[in-house]
Amino acid sequence: MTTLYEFAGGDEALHRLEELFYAKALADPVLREVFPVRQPHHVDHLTWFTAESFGGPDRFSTALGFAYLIDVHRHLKITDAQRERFVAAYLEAIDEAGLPDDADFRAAVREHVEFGAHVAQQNSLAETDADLHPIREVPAWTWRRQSEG
Ligand code: HEM
Repeated sequence: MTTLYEFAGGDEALHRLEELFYAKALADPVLREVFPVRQPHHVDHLTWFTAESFGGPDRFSTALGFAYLIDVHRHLKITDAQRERFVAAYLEAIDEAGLPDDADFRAAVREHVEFGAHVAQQNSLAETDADLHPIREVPAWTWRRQSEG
């Protein structure tokens, strides 16, 4: 059973991906509205989150916890244009980071970021706790090859 984490190339590859993505977000005219300045821990925390979701170490949950992720997006009021640009920049970064060019892998990563961006947007717009997306833990993302064993 190969996890998405292993197939991607582990921490080193995911860190490269998140750094490339974050550099794009900081330079992007649409995303700059929400990412005006570089936050020193953003790349590491994104790497931890992605690694855990893809079947790697559970550092995000043990060091930060899912409630942290809800808090950082709360009240950002993410627009559809920002969410779409976030996903597009992430997909570009996957190419630039040289992650495996495998159709099943790419589909799983795309679904992961589309889902995450949807959750982040919903939580960013929530007026009350009842408006938050119901997810309360890092999603364990799997892919076809993993289910097939
Ligand atoms: C797969 C989707 C997403 C994931 C996994 C994710 C993950 C994270 C994480 C881990 C942090 C904390 C960073 C830190 O501790 O410094 C964070 C912060 C933040 N996220 Fe997201 N996020 C997602 C989607 C989005 C979207 C769609 C937007 C807006 C377009 C957004 C905007 C922000 C902002 C503004 C912050 C706080 C300020 C900053 O660190 O620059 N996020 N996100």
